[in-house]
Amino acid sequence: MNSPFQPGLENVIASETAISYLDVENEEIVLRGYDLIELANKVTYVDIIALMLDGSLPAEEQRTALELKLKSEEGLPQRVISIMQSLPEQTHFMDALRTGISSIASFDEELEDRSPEANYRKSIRLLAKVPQIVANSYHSAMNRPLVEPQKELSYSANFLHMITGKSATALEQKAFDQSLIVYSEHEMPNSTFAARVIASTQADIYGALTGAVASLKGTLHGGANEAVMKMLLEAGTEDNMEPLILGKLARKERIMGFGHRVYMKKPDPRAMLMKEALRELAAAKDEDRLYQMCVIGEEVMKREKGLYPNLDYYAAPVYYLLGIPIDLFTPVFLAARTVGICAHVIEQHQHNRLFRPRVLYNGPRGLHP
Ligand SMILES: CC(=O)SCCNC(=O)CCNC(=O)[C@H](O)C(C)(C)COP(=O)(O)OP(=O)(O)OC[C@H]1O[C@@H](n2cnc3c(N)ncnc32)[C@H](O)[C@@H]1OP(=O)(O)O
Ligand SMILES: O=C([O-])CC(=O)C(=O)O
Repeated sequence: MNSPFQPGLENVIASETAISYLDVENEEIVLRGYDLIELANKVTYVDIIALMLDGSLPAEEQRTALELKLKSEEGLPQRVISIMQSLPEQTHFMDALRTGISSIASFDEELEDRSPEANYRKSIRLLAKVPQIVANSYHSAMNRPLVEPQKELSYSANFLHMITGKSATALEQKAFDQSLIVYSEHEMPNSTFAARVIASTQADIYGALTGAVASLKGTLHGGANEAVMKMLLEAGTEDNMEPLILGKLARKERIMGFGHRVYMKKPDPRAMLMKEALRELAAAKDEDRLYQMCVIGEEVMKREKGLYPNLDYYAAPVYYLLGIPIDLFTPVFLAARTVGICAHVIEQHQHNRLFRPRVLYNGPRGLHP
């Protein structure tokens, strides 16, 4: 017992993985050997599903086969829909998603099979169903009719359509698909670690993903994207952005969407990609004000704290301009991350050793009842 205690496990290597790596020095997010930003500029989210789960980018035929496989697994059991509809009105949409994912587990006949092949099939099922849970948890809460997937649309276009009910422009589709790609996988964030810890007991993939949803809800992690949008709406104008942030900093509040355990004082490459998507969308929608507000916030935080925006800072206004309800920003993040988490669970089950760390005990000793 002589390894040093690192609060928050900062810089501790917790796993060996062939899935992804944050090369902070070279400002590269490596996904199975590729640069995530280059992937986001050149391929689609379905290609990322293949890369994550099959290990390589698909050829045309493989992509078509994967798209068909995903479509064939769409649809939610009626009893899962009933469970979701019976949740109280005030249910947080991440809690609804957690419940939805947890409840579909019981309908999967392969639940207890942890082989890579069965885990792959379950991952495809999850990827087909999670967007439907996300969209329909919202429609159900709004007392609107539930939506069915549109078979003729691509994976991401269908997901966006199920949420907004509108046909997206090519620019909107590109921005959404790119957002799913940059959210798809990010090495060992808290949610992925949670999933791997759960999977390391030989628990099933649904349980591991359910735990990851609970983790991602927190505002220090995925929940930040919703908090960012609320801050931008609170500011409302370019002129209010600086005083709002300065006021929060003076009160020692954290500014959502800034800072990162691994990047900390370096830019998050994904945020810069989403910044460009926001600039394009804002220009097309005559919403330059929103883009300028974000730029001002970025400049103030750099000047005041030396902190850079993380992905959530620029993904939030992109989702807002795409017409996604703020309450669904974090569930959409989870839907995009499902593929990364599934890849990690599959890898954990293949090369497993139970996670069981130790503590630095600082409580009393020698007491007697
Ligand atoms: C996609 C994602 O999940 S990305 C993360 C999304 N989360 C957020 O955007 C929430 C806001 N950010 C934060 O709270 C943090 O930067 C985290 C949680 C992401 C990383 O936290 P940690 O690595 O534990 O850093 P820690 O909390 O120790 O902060 C280090 C210092 O930077 C400051 N700091 C870090 N982030 C922020 C922030 N967003 N606003 C103000 N100050 C900040 C801390 O106050 C602390 O200052 P101090 O040393 O003077 O006390
Ligand atoms: O890596 C992290 O700790 C958080 C993050 O940016 C992500 O999960 O995308």
